[in-house]
This record gives sequence, structure tokens and C-alpha cells, in this order.
Amino acid sequence: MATCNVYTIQSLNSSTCSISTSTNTHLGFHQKQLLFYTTSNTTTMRGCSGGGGNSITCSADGRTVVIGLAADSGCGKSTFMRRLTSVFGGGAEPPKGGNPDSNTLISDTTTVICLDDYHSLDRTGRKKKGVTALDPRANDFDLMYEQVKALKDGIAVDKPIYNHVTGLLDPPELIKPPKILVIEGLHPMYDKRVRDLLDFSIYLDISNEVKFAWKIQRDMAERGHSLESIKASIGARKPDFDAYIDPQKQYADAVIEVLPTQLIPDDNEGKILRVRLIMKEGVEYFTPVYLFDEGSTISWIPCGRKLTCSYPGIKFFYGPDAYFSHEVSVLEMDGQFDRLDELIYVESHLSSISTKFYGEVTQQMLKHADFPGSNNGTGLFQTIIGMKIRDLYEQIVATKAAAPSKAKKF
Ligand SMILES: Nc1ncnc2c1ncn2[C@@H]1O[C@H](COP(=O)(O)OP(=O)(O)OP(=O)(O)O)[C@@H](O)[C@H]1O
Ligand SMILES: O=C(CO)[C@H](O)[C@H](O)COP(=O)(O)O
Repeated sequence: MATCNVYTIQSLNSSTCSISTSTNTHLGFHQKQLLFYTTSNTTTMRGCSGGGGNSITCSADGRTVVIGLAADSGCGKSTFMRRLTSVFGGGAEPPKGGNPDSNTLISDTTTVICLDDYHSLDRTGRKKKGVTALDPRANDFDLMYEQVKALKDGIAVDKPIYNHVTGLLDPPELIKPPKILVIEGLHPMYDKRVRDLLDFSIYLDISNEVKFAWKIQRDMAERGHSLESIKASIGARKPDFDAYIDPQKQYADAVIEVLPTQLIPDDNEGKILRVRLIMKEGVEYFTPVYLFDEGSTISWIPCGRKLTCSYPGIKFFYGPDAYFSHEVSVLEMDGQFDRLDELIYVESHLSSISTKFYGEVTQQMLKHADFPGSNNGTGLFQTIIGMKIRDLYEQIVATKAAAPSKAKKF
């Protein structure tokens, strides 16, 4: 490990801290910021980002909230991220002037990093060793932990890039601490150290039948792969998926489970979906959504005068349940909307959805009607979780702002 020089921060309370330069190269931390990491207490280094010369700018309310999103490849993570970013207003872009094959997406509020960037083996390396990218041996969890922790503490990092075009590990890119950091990919909850850094975690649980249908849609229709190669690729990943990815769902604060419909007996088309939003009880800053009456068990078919439904209709369910021995609330939607604007009728019967105004969920869904899943529970629940994450973030910031006055009482 490289050594680092120790320097004194001259002003801890002002927004600009003067420091000397450093010679440190430890673990990809951005050079000047490691000084704060190693020499100051964590309160003063939060929200700092590297400036020119020998100064660092520190934001007063710097607190990076970390969200984990786990799912297998091709299970809708990118679509979810687009919905989430939109809830905060504005679109997300790859880092300006950086590697065109970067996997990172940055918006005013959020930075989404893809955990594929922590593959320790490139495509050839995995082939040589006979491991898949899902295997923990193909990933660097020490670096993942160090860098997510640094970002959470307000320190920029030089994060590696896994290039999906070439299959190689590219030179790193600078990631500055955002307000909200989303780590998405195969293993955000696999390593306990990384898991413990998460303020909220989500698992997208796509059943095999549906995953297969989506893969065919994307890889066959859009990427020209053959049916055989898609089947082979899913089959080859399955043992490692079952061993390393799927078990993470037990740790998630919210799981979006996507299953074939139960409204059509023996449906094997995979077009109509039954989607379940499983929400853990007792999670700090998160209150589960409910339908009509909190804690009751409710089955609801909203089709009729207010909601147009063609065959096979729409069915909602809400109620308490247990999930990996945790107490949870489950909200379920089976079927799909014929007219998206009529979603307002459903929205008006949901509570604790953390909207800023009446109809905000419907507005978001209409805005992104072209995203996959906009006419069913996948889009609806992803949008609602986006609102809940915004709410969680605002609560954390408010709690932090209130903390000094609390401290004065003692
Ligand atoms: N809710 C949905 N309803 C129907 N199809 C969907 C849905 N979400 C995703 N898909 C299908 O799955 C494909 C992959 O979606 P997306 O790019 O969001 O997944 P991903 O997990 O980010 O994938 P990857 O990790 O491979 O980049 C889409 O092109 C679409 O065909
Ligand atoms: O499971 C995956 C996550 O996206 C990819 O398969 C993994 O990252 C390897 O990527 P590639 O197939 O491009 O080498």
C-alpha cells in the first residue's frame, strides 16, 4: 500500500479548506481528498470535492445517500434508473468528456454507478479461469467497499471502468460524491461491508419465464442473437445466479417481483404480468405504501365505471406477509392498463406514496409511456419506489439539518 503525507486542514468551518499537495495513490481516492480521509474527522470531510491548485470545496450539507439496486442482467435496472432520475427532474448523462463507454450516469442529484466496473477479471480473464461475471471471484469487493465508503463520506474516487464493448478494464474515471449515489448491478448486497453502507436497497426479482421473454425481446429482436444462444446464455448463468445473485433479495428493503399473470390459466406468452411490491416493515425513513386501509388484507378489481379494462382485466391485492422471516407489506397488481391516464383512479386509492402533489405518479407514468412496463405494475411500482427514495433522501437531509440544534440541548 502506498504511503501518504499528512497535512493540516487550516479551516474546518469555512466552505473552502486550504491544504498542501499530496503524493498519495492509495486505492484510487482522488489525491487531495484522501488527506481529509486520513487526517481529519469525518464530519469535516463530508461533501468535499477537489478544486484547482491546493484547495478543496466542502458543501455544508454534504451527505451522500447510498441506494443499492440489484438484479440480473437484462432485468430492467436501466429502465428503473431512468424512472428514478426523472422523479428528481432532469435526465442523466455519462460523465462529460470522459470514456464514451463509461457505464456511469450523472444528473444534478444522482450518480448511478454500475458495479460491473468492479469486475477484477476482464472477459478473457474470466474465460481463462472458467468463471462467470456473477462469481464473486471475478469481482473486487475490497475496492467496491473502499470506494462506496469514500463517496458516502464525501470523498471523490477514481473508479475503474469495465468496458462492455471491448470486454476490457479501461483506465479509471473520477467520480465525485453526489447527493444520491445509486450502485446498481449484480452484487450491491453481496458483501456485508457494502451492504451496511446502503441507506436503502431494492432487488428486481424477475421470474425465469419473464426473464426469458424479455431476453428474447431484446437480444433476438434488437441484437440479432439466436434463440439457441439466448437459451444457452441463460442456462450458463443460472447456477451462479442462484448461488450469488438471487440470495441478495433477503436483504432488500423493497423487492419488485415479476411473475406471469394468474388471470389467464396456463399463460405462457409472458406479456401480461403479475407484479408484487414487497416492502419491509420497520425500515428507517421508509413507510410502506398501502391500498385503502393500512394493515388490512384487500383484493380489488378496479375495472368498471372508472377504469377501462379489456381481457383479462386488472386485479390488485394488498396485505401483510412474511418474507425471509421479515414482516412485510405486499402490494400486487396483475394485468395491464388499457388507458394510462386512468391510472389516476388507482393512484387516488393508494396511500403513503410520497408524492408532492395529487396525480404525480400518473404524471410520471404518462411522461414515460414509451418505457418498457409503463402499462403494468413494473412501471407503476418502479415509479412509486422512485418517490419513496426521494422522500427518504429528503428525510435524511432534514434530520441532518436538525441535528446541530438537537446537539445544543445537551
Ligand atoms: N418492465 C418491463 N416490461 C417489459 N420489458 C422490459 C421491462 N423492463 C425491461 N424490459 C426488457 O428488458 C430489456 C432490458 O432492460 P434494461 O436495459 O432496463 O435492463 P438492465 O438490467 O439494465 O440490462 P443490462 O444489465 O443487460 O444492461 C429491455 O430492452 C426490455 O426489452
Ligand atoms: O452480467 C453482466 C452484468 O451486466 C455482464 O454479463 C457482465 O458484466 C459481463 O459483461 P460482458 O458480457 O459485456 O463481458
